[in-house]
Amino acid sequence: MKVAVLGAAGGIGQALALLLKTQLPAGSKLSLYDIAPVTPGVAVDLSHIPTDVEVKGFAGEDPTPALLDADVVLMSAGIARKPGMDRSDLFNINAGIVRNLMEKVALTCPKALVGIITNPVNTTVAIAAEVLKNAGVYDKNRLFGITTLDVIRSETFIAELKGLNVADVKVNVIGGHSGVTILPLLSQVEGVTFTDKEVAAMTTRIQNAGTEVVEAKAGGGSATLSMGQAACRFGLSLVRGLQGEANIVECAYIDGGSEHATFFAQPILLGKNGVEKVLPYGEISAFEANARDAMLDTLKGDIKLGVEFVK
Ligand SMILES: NC(=O)c1ccc[n+]([C@@H]2O[C@H](COP(=O)([O-])OP(=O)(O)OC[C@H]3O[C@@H](n4cnc5c(N)ncnc54)[C@H](O)[C@@H]3O)[C@@H](O)[C@H]2O)c1
Ligand SMILES: O=C(O)C[C@H](O)C(=O)O
Repeated sequence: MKVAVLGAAGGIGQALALLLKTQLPAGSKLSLYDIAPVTPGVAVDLSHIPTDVEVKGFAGEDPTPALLDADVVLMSAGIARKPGMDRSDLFNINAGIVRNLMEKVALTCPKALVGIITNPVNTTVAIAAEVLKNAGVYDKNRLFGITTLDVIRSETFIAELKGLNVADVKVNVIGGHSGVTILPLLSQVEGVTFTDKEVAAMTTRIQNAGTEVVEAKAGGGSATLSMGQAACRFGLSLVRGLQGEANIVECAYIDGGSEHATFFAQPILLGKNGVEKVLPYGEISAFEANARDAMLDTLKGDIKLGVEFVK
């Protein structure tokens, strides 16, 4: 199994690479690419950790050598937010980065499962899909916007509020990955009840959690360590699915035939070809149904921006 990380010298990329080096199955290959010249050094550094995962690092303008024979590509290349910015403010720079990298993915490893971390995810995933379509290699079951950070934040915050063991808390988060498009389904969390006030406050906290980190880092970037963990969890789930393990379920932002929008985050069953099955997100409360319906114009606008960028 070969996993390529694009943007591997960055805050997320380095944390993710470290976690993958220590957690990928024995015999895996980890391929690190970034435009930053330090990247081969990051790989040398990681290669001194005694696990059976071979690491190679590539820098420069061309990601092709890193992508050869990749089974999974995780992309965090691009710029991050500073205080006062919205994720959509990253579009001008990150849209082109994602488009250019996806053109190389389409040429070099068109069958790879691709997880997009680069923001604005609601739009960059649509860009990635259009690039793959233009190259004639689009398979909607192999492209994912990684929304796992919203899931792990929800698990953490709910466990804290309700005094639960966080390992027992499972939450579906649907929609997209920015502001009101992030919708945790609190009504489905087993073994807890929330007052209306708690639902409103918890939903807002989860939706604003990225901004909470951006403000706390005071100009030094956005979430990197928690995102490294989230991307590692999702990446390992992709690998487990590819290896034929059963019952691997994650939420992700996918082109899954949703009645709500072309791309929509919801639970999926992973398998040897990526998305094995799109799972229903189940019964939701009136509050959640209102929030879902209210997000759709924003989400569809974000997707349209990505489609039009490539056209
Ligand atoms: N999906 C999510 O939940 C989530 C969470 C956190 C951050 N993000 C996003 O992830 C992205 C990266 O965040 P970060 O904190 O790691 O930023 P960072 O600035 O620390 O790292 C980004 C890396 O990308 C590299 N890069 C830039 N252009 C490149 C290119 N063309 N090819 C290869 N590498 C390139 C840079 O050299 C840098 O090393 C941002 O867009 C951020 O908003 C997404
Ligand atoms: O908020 C950001 O800009 C980064 C990321 O999308 C997050 O949710 O932490």
